[in-house]
Amino acid sequence: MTPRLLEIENLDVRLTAGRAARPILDGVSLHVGRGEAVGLVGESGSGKSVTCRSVLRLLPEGAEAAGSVRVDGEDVLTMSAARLRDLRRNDVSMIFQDPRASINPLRRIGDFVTEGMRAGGMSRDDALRRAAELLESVGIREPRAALRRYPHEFSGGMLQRVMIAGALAGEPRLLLADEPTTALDVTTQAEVIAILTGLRGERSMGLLFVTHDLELAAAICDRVYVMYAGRIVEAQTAGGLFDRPRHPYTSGLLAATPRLESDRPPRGVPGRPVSLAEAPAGCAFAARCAHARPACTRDVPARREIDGAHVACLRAEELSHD
Ligand SMILES: Nc1ncnc2c1ncn2[C@@H]1O[C@H](COP(=O)(O)OP(=O)(O)OP(=O)(O)O)[C@@H](O)[C@H]1O
Repeated sequence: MTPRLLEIENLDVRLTAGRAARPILDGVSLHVGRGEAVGLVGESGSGKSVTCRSVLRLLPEGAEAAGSVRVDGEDVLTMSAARLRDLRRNDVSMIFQDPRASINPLRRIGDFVTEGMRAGGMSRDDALRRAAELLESVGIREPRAALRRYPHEFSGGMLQRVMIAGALAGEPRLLLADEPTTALDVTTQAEVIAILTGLRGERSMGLLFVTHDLELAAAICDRVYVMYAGRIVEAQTAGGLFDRPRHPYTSGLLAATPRLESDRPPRGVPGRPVSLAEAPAGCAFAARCAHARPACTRDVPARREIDGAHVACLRAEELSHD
């Protein structure tokens, strides 16, 4: 059987250093197929970024990981440093929330976009030609002139397009996007999303899209994973999530999203999210859950399949969240 493009299995991440020692992720499993768009959704601190960054072995300082993170069958957590460099350059790319924080303001756009290609041995002229094509493919007009400009000459939205062009330079099979539109205004957000979904289709590139916005994830992804306190609590097709969310947390997130056609205020998920380190015994969501029973605070519910959905809630079979 051909291995999946991305397969994370039972990933535990914990900080080990002294007083800061604490768990961050507990048994995270997810996969992304070739050309598939997959969302990873949850409130702040749930562990989305740590999960996403683990695919490039970018773990927090002093963190230890157990489990496996395989890209096309190769375990990223145990591969050699040389292979990891190669993987980051050619196979998996990442874009971040704030493009300004991840680009050197003193270097021209052209240097940024051509960096990986030059390091891979491409001539300067070829790399610049290719960089201009890439900028054009993300909707930057006069790409040759843009290559000579500096980051401060671009708006946030334009700079995120440049980041996407840079991420595509190695022709990755998988693109990791960590809240790529959160820092942008709504119109620009929509444009960047359109570029990402267009590129995914054209290049049949896998996409792992990290966001706190469940509705956005469901709109652009084939499948969505919902995270709470360092664990995956639900995984479903995007359509399935809308039609029939199975975990009370997922239902809460859907209800929390303000809808244009409704003038009712969003209900939201009551209470405050917890991190895995703060999570009490049993289901970490129990304290905020209207459906919790004493049994919910005993054991962490196992993730199981119900009609194609994967859900970690003790009461999933009996509850209907319509
Ligand atoms: N570099 C780090 N050093 C120490 N702890 C970290 C580091 N990065 C993340 N953590 C901890 O890991 C947990 C998960 O963080 P993570 O950034 O993955 O959450 P998130 O769901 O992406 O949230 P956000 O939407 O706020 O980015 C948090 O409790 C956070 O404090």
